[in-house]
Amino acid sequence: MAQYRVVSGSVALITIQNPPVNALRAAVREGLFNAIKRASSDPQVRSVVLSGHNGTFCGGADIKEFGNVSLPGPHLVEVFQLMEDLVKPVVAAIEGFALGGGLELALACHYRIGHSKARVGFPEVNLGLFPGAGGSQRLPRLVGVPAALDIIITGRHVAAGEALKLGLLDKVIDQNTVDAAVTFAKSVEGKPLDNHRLGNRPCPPLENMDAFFEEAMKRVHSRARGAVAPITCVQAVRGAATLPFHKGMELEKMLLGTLFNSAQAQASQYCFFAERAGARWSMPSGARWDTCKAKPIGTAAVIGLGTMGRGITVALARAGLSVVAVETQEHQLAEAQRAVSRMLKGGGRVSYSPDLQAAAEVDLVVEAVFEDMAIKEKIFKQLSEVCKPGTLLTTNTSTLDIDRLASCTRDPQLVVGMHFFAPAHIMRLLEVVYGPRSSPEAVATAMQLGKRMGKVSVAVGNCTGFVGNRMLKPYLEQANFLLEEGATPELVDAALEEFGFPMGVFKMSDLSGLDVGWRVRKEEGLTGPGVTAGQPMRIRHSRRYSPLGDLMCEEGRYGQKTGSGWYLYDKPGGRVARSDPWLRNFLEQYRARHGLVARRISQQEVLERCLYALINEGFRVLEDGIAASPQNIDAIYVFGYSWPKHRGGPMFYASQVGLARVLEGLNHYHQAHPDVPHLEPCSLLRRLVASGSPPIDKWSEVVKGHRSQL
Ligand SMILES: CC/C=C/CC(=O)SCCNC(=O)CCNC(=O)[C@H](O)C(C)(C)COP(=O)(O)OP(=O)(O)OC[C@H]1O[C@@H](n2cnc3c(N)ncnc32)[C@H](O)[C@@H]1OP(=O)(O)O
Repeated sequence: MAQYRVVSGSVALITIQNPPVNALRAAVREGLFNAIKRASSDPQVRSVVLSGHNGTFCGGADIKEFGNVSLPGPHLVEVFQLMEDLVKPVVAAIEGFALGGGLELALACHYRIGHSKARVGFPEVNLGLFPGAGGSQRLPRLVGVPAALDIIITGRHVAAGEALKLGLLDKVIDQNTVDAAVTFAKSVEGKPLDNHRLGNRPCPPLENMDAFFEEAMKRVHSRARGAVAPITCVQAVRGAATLPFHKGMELEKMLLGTLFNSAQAQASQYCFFAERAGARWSMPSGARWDTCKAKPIGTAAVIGLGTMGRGITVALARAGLSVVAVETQEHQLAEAQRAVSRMLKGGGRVSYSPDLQAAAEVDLVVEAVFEDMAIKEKIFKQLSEVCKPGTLLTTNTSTLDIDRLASCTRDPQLVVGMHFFAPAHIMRLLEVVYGPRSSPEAVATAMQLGKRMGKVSVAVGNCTGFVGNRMLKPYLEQANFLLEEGATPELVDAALEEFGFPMGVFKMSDLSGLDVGWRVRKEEGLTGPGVTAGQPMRIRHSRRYSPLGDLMCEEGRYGQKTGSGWYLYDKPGGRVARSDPWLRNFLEQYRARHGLVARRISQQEVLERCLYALINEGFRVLEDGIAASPQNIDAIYVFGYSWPKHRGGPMFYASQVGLARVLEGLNHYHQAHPDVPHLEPCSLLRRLVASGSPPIDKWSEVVKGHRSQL
């Protein structure tokens, strides 16, 4: 786990060996502890170089160990202190990553040499933690309080060049890092080390310290959306700035104690693994990530250059593909060309054409025209004729039937959905949707392309709305029902924002455009002139229906783009939402017209109705085999719908709330609203509760048992 050998006559070279990222699990900590002791007592050794096996210094503590109540083996703090106290110089040779505990380890060394491609950082905040093994106390002493706080709070990876400028690295080199570190170690043998022990150093003084930390705390509170870890980062760094090292370490220990087993830390760490779980996809046919090979993709075409098409073009070009961007409307094409060039800052290989024929030779097509089945069908038919044999045909539809599009083509096995999220070049999520006839190779190719674009890709089955939008529907529906019953958009949004969403459901709808859902509802036959005539306004297919969104669109209120929606904006395209007296009036009249009496609605009811309805649909998605695991659903929600990471995604949140409580809540609301089927607890949830509410990683056993009975 920590290899020890003496090189160059006097240098103990200690190499951490724990692939793939040399995480500091118990055996590694033990190995390091023993190796340092050995170097200390080895009379031949006059200096030490610490490195990581296989080009990675160290990815930090082993996150898989965190569930254990008491971690086995020596504690990191103990190992690092032993290293810092060594009377022989210790040099960290940093290749690849030094993250979290890996950077704390490097900070306990007396010198740090990095490869020019190395990256260092403290990503703990993303795991609901902060650098709690001395990092919060040593880093400010090395690079000063402002730089340290920025690195700790953002969790960002710092490139070697910047780290050198900050003084975090002593030297950056392009050659073999270990060789350079050994040469350097020999050059400092016997030299005094006191100033290189960060625990001995005071923090560089900071003017207006109180004001600095007050401002930092204010900023963090406004951005953290209820997450505790960022606040703790500020408290710990303040400790470094104001306390002697040993007192700062005590504060750090106390703060870490409050976070380590917290619900937020567990949720954030669950998200770390859920993000990676999508890569191990499988299909109901048994096809899997490790048995299917992706086709090589070098060229792609994007059809339709609205907002989504432009973002997709940028994402593909940034992944190194040569892209043909096709848009039949000339003015839109010219505008898109300007926008894409701006986003790519002159880089990328993109050509533009008004003609579908330009897609003839590409390896893959992403269709991104607006949500109209008839238009999409026509395009798929044309593409099937125009493109060379073997071209993968994908669609960015957010709800429509992939299999229907596949049936318009010669090779339905080559058709899959690639559902991007706006803005497509920024949002991390990609839903890869397979239909009953999509080939495993097509799925493997889309998943591989997602990885190249840096996306969190999740393979899902074909149904209306797939996973994300299918679950969103009951959530939106509940929000509208709550307005009918007496809530305001402000009340509903405040509850959801307090929960941790960056914006509530009504602000989100205004941003994405109310007309998008209106078009989908027309397509589904829920609204439109031919549909509403002679039907009660608030019932569709014998279920409760809220026409509020349709009425808003009929008034021309599409959201931000028209300057008004659920809120008022200062101009079309304005961003700042203000309460709209018109809407209050409109809701009052609507309620009066339909004999609805407004009642007081609590934030708790808002949360339970909106979130439990969404979660309930998540269980149905699992039950139907549309998502392979709760982890996949949670990754979709965290990376595509801004579900707060510190709440772990909807399915993990349900497990934290308690499945029995979610079931009880749904039963309660369904009794009150029997005409809302989305509130009726689904059978998988009932079965899970009946099976004693197993932990989330055991749900699949109940799902399997459940499916075999269908
Ligand atoms: C006292 C408590 C103190 C805590 C301090 C800490 O150190 S907390 C941990 C801080 N470190 C991190 O947060 C780093 C997490 N890892 C990463 O960001 C990335 O893995 C990477 C190091 C940048 C490498 O990225 P890359 O894309 O190359 O690989 P993967 O992310 O796919 O990872 C490969 C597999 O390794 C697993 N893994 C990575 N880091 C850890 C870790 N610290 N502990 C345990 N396991 C880790 C990862 O899950 C992958 O395995 P899968 O089986 O595919 O999931």
